[in-house]
Amino acid sequence: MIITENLTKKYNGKKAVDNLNLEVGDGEVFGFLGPNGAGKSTTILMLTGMIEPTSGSCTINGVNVALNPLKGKEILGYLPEDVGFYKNLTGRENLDYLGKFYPMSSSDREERIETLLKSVRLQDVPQKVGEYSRGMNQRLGLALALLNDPEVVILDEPTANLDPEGVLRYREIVNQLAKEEKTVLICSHILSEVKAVCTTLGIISQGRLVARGSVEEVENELILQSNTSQKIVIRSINPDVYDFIESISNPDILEVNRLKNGVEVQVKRDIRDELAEILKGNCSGITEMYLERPGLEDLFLKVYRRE
Ligand SMILES: Nc1ncnc2c1ncn2[C@@H]1O[C@H](COP(=O)(O)OP(=O)(O)OP(=O)(O)O)[C@@H](O)[C@H]1O
Repeated sequence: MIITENLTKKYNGKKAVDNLNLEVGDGEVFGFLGPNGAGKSTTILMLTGMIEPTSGSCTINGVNVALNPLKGKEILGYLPEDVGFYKNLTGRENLDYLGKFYPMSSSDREERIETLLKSVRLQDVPQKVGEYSRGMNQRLGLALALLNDPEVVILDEPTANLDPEGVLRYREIVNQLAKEEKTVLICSHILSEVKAVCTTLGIISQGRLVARGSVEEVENELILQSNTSQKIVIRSINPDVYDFIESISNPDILEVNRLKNGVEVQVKRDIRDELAEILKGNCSGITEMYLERPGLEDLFLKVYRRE
């Protein structure tokens, strides 16, 4: 579990991370999002014990990483955006060498390395890492991050260089980590990818956490912040549906437009349940009702384009 309490980092007196209170639980796959310069990398550097907070704290499974960075490293797996390896060694040799820093018997290490190389599709690659493509390097980085079977895993832009097959493998690995009740924090700008694997999302902006929750909850928050309207489309074989919806007095309804076979209702929030309840006893012939609203990417752009 990751907990940050009033976590703050100042660079030259300017706050890069500002009183961040975050909790990511066991089995949670948390997508950490934010525009450029929002404070994601600074937060990750503090979580991984690489820089010290100016004030506040962060604990990984109860370990204060600033006070005990070595213990933190034992329970944490970290894939940085640019992972560096020994270029004149093969992937297997790199993992074997770096794995010696973990408390693991050599036979356990060997077994773990083979399992991980297989899951990132590098088990039959004889080349030295200096001859790897960027995607291969990133896949090896994922294997390294998981080498010590960590309880908490932090992945920074894990899919940036992966091909579609690599992305599928990566998703399987993340899903498996969640099944094992590990805590996973993923930092990425590829929002569709974040949506595909994350159970919860958090958005940081100007060093502060401005939204947190399920994908739907975060989308709702962004809809509010961007003042975006959404629409409920009601398909009906009964032409009276337009007059009926027009007659409803509800402050969340902004506009009602007639469609060929139904109506389109501009709303401030999703009021489908309320509409269904009212329509049930009063208007027959409804065949379909659905919500149309911008996706996470569009909403994100709307809110953060100006930053
Ligand atoms: N070493 C540093 N010295 C001074 N300022 C820094 C340093 N590192 C980051 N900053 C500043 O702190 C703020 C947060 O930067 P950070 O790199 O954490 O953002 P980010 O969310 O990771 O951005 P990106 O998406 O571009 O990677 C920015 O204003 C940045 O200019």
